[in-house]
Amino acid sequence: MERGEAPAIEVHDLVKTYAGTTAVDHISFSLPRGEILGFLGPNGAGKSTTMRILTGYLPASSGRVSVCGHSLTSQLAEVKKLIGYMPENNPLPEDMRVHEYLYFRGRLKEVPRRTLGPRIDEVLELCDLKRVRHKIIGKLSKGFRQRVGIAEAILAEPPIIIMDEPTIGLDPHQILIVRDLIASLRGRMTVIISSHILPEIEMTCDRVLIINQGRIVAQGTPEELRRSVIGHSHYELEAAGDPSRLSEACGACDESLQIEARGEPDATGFRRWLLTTKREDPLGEGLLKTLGEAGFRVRSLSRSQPTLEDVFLAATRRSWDVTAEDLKR
Ligand SMILES: Nc1ncnc2c1ncn2[C@@H]1O[C@H](COP(=O)(O)OP(=O)(O)OP(=O)(O)O)[C@@H](O)[C@H]1O
Repeated sequence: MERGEAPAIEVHDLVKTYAGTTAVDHISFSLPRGEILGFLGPNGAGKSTTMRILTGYLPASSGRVSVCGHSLTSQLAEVKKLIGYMPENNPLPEDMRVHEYLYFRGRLKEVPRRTLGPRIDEVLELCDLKRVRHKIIGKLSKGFRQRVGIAEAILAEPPIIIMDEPTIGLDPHQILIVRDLIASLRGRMTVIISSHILPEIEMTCDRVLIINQGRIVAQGTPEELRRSVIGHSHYELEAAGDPSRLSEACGACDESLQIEARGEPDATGFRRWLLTTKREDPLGEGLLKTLGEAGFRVRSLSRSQPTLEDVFLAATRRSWDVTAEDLKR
């Protein structure tokens, strides 16, 4: 395979142990170019360790990593140029002004002097930092400092950006700005972000990787994860009619449908029901038709999608259960 076509990142059987602790336990994944990958896991799962290895800041104990076809171990200098990295709690020089810092970092990253000025203007605009370009970094709020970190990571236009918890400690308005900023990189750069904020990941990422105790417990698009981890979908129905005939009426549409009453009928005879199916295709229209034909009056019918939070909890719970079983043996 030509380097030009190689995936942005390929990780094969990566392991990292710190004296007695296995922080990363045989993980493998591949990330196509131009995609945004969300890296999820509870505290101590091994996210930061993996990110530090990918960026060449921490050696792995074993395994292989290649970045755009370059081996991390034998071509470390090249790999570092391909990645913009924003570490967790990114340390920034307190006494420098924003534009001075970006200029300094740009020169270190070997951005030619001629193009550095216009590029700094571009990233200041992109990160909504123009107003603070002459401010001392130490006097900036947390949200602005995070954005200075992102501006620095994208400054030299590397093909890959890795950000460890870019929205941690930000208020909802600042989170929105950072989210839009990350989304604006889609297609232009390959991005890996770790986050605890699941709706963030759901809205921004093309692909999600969930790790727990150093192992990958689920990976795929948010949609694939819903299907593979949760494996069913719910419909919420509010209807009036003979409850003993509801199961039969719904069964005409989907034999596997499970029906559960939620609460008692109200004064007008309407009652809420939870319908659970293993089928992925939309059933709404068919259900409305069969319920109508069976004489039910329907006030509402809606499909409720499991959230990424449901997926995350189910996937990590499942892996805790497996570990508990291993310990019993
Ligand atoms: N320098 C170190 N020395 C020893 N153990 C470490 C070191 N750094 C991390 N660990 C351990 O490795 C494991 C993974 O830690 P890591 O920081 O990678 O997790 P994380 O998923 O990024 O967690 P968080 O979300 O809390 O930042 C943890 O058990 C942690 O205690």
